[in-house]
Amino acid sequence: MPRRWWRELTFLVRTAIRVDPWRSLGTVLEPLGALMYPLFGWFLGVVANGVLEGDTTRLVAGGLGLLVTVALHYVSSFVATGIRVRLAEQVGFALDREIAELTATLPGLEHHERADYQERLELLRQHQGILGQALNSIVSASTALVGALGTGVVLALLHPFVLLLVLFALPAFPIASIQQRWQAAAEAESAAPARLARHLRHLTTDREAAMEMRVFGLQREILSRLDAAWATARRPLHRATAKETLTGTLRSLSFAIGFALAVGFVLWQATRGAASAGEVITAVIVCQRVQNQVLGPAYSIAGLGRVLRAAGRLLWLKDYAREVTARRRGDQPAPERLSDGIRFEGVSFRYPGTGSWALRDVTLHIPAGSVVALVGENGAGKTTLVKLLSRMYEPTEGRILVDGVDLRDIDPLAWRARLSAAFQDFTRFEFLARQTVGVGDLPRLDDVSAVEAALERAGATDVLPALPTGGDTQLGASWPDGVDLSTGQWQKLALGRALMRDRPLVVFFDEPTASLDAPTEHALFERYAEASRSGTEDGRITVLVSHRFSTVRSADLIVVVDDGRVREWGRHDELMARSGLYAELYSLQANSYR
Ligand SMILES: Nc1ncnc2c1ncn2[C@@H]1O[C@H](COP(=O)(O)OP(=O)(O)OP(=O)(O)O)[C@@H](O)[C@H]1O
Repeated sequence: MPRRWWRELTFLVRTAIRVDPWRSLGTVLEPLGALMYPLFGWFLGVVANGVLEGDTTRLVAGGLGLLVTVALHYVSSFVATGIRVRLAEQVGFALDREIAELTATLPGLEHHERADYQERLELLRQHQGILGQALNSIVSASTALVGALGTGVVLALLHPFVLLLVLFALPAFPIASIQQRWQAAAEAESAAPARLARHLRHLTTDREAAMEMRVFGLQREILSRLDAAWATARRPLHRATAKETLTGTLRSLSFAIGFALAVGFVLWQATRGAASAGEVITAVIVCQRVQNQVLGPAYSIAGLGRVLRAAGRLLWLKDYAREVTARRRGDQPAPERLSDGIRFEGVSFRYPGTGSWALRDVTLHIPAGSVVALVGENGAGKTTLVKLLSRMYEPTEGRILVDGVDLRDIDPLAWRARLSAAFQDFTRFEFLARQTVGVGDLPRLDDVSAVEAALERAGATDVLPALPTGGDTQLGASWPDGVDLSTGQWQKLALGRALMRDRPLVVFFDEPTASLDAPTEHALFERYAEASRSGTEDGRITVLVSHRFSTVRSADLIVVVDDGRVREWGRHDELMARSGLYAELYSLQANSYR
């Protein structure tokens, strides 16, 4: 057994024991119950011989044996099934919970943004249910193995020659393992198109997409792409199933030949007086089960392969989480306040798994207490700078210094606790309206006055009073008494959330006001920047990403990003005087408003 399988198997067993040790112990009842069938066949033979020979002692002993085996079989399967079902449910939930915790607490974004990791996570999500069945597979594999062992002993006792029947059933093992490999390859091949199919199906039911789907008349196009993606996803699975059916049929035919030979041999022995009638009965009863007794372990082990693959993916996620967490080392606390500010020193960055530079050789000083605006065309690298500053990723080359300390050396959780942010793709937390804002500073989740103050700063005091029960209104139309908000209202709450924390060192506004009109956005940031500069001694830095130059022009520092490089930086007047890229972009926008 490869080491990997052993690790996966012990992980599942350990999880079961951790979740419920007594029920885990109870699962051994089922394999013990599996011994009852071959014993039943044996006692049946004893009873038959007792009847034929008029031997009351054998008759009674055989009868008692039958009674005990039947009783134990039913009791053990009844009790053990109850135990197994309950334990499987508990283990399934424990593993689901573990996956949720691992994905939610991973320190970076790589697992969401890298196609190869996405694929693994998708497979894990798809097969998450299988993990709940893990215990079933392990127990049924052990049950089948114990049953097969019992059958083997009874066959050998009948006549060693009859044991050869097992040879005819043994191809089940390689066949099951080949079939399992076909299945695994088919699953891997269908993962990408299946993900595409799910995405397309989501588009047909998604409320957000509904408008554009109708305006552009995309329904037929999306449906036909869905059909194509679905067919592509199913094709490898169907091919694998067809091959499995064919090999399964050949395997059964070969066993039928073995069965005929084994039973024929015992009958021949009987005609020679070398086998009793009871042995003939035992042979027929036990031999006809050999195929199932071997198929059982073969397929349970193959089924276990599926479970182990799913467990392997979970272990991959655990290893990955451990590795990422170790890589994101740093045990220094976040600074209490900023005095020098943040320095980029020769920072270059390539998204993992890609070949091109998203940022190249960025050297820049953002002074403490400043409002810095990042401008540049789409794809220039502005959001990437924000991701590096918030430690979603580490620079590929160079370093970022926070008051002279390498950001890598600062504990990521401590650093994040001193950040705040509002993004263009803000999250619609469907909680009570005030909590949707309050989550911006968890310790003050239910602090109504803190929420009101944050909304005041965000210029969003009009949102809560307009709701049926104010801040206590459940958001999200799919919940009882839940209401939905306009995009602008959602965005205002997201802004409020970004302004909840009392003493952030860095606040990011990455185009969070796209749904607000330009003058409102301008007024909001003027007010915010004013308060931020005068009201804090923490040296707070505000990083603003905006395409609106009317908002950008009042920043203390404007950084022009172009094709991953910082082309120029300075105040608005300085940059205009240079007549460079900024001046060109600014004039273009100013002219378009005329
Ligand atoms: N997760 C990712 N994986 C690989 N490449 C990425 C990823 N995110 C962004 N990129 C690439 O990095 C470059 C910079 O992207 P970034 O999102 O930083 O641009 P931006 O200036 O914020 O653009 P926009 O104004 O459109 O938001 C682009 O070429 C983009 O394609």
